[in-house]
Amino acid sequence: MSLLKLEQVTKRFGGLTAVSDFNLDLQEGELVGLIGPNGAGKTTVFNLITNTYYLSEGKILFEGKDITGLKTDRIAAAGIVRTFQNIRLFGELTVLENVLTACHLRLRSSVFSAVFGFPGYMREELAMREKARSLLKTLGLEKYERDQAGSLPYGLQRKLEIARALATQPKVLLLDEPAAGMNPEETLALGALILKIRKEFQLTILLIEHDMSLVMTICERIIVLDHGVTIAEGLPEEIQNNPDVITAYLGTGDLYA
Ligand SMILES: Nc1ncnc2c1ncn2[C@@H]1O[C@H](COP(=O)(O)OP(=O)(O)OP(=O)(O)O)[C@@H](O)[C@H]1O
Repeated sequence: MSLLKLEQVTKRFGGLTAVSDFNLDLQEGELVGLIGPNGAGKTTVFNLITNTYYLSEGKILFEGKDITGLKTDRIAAAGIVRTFQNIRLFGELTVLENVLTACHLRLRSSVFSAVFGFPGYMREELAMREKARSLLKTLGLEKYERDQAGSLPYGLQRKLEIARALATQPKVLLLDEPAAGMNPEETLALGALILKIRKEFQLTILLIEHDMSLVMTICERIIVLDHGVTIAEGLPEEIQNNPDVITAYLGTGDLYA
């Protein structure tokens, strides 16, 4: 089933066309890679899906419904959640508190019940703590629960970002360079983790990543952008040998740089 569909999406910033006539049909359960040299338009695609940027042209459908122009928080509540290239955690809060703040997006009880400590709210709070702890465990972060998020090494902060995204119970997870700053060993482990969470949480994933070994290993399908234009789309082995892709990357370095 088609879960997320982008139809002829274009984004212009003044005279610059950052994304041009972009199409995507993300099937339920897929893990698709979005790659391309620096400035190709990858993050802009995420910003368009989440309506951080409004579209210049085109249409976005989620579960068959037109979500073009829907407010960012409503898109998240509908089930499309992202992580950021530049980590966005509450550095002063603990690891557990960071996940709890994300869980609140799903909390049903009202502010009124929260203030007066009604039983329904207390129950939800307790269940939420349990859920947050279980998420930390899934991501191997349970022993850092009380640590300040900002004090964690970079690789663990990236995992915490993923935990926060999962806390909102997404259907589609948009991962923006989750391996940035990780060493090869951590990147390998991250690949296994992405596959594990996809299965466990029945996710559909769109992955922006510069680490080609990670992309080629875990993605079923890859889309390549260059200067905002889709220059190739296909299986990892097709992309690896595609002359247009190799040329696009040659301008900025080797595909596996
Ligand atoms: N808010 C903005 N205002 C003006 N130009 C922008 C804005 N956001 C992005 N751009 C431009 O759009 C183009 C695509 O940027 P984008 O960040 O989407 O690329 P990217 O493929 O994610 O690059 P990278 O791999 O370096 O993160 C770039 O030329 C960038 O400078």
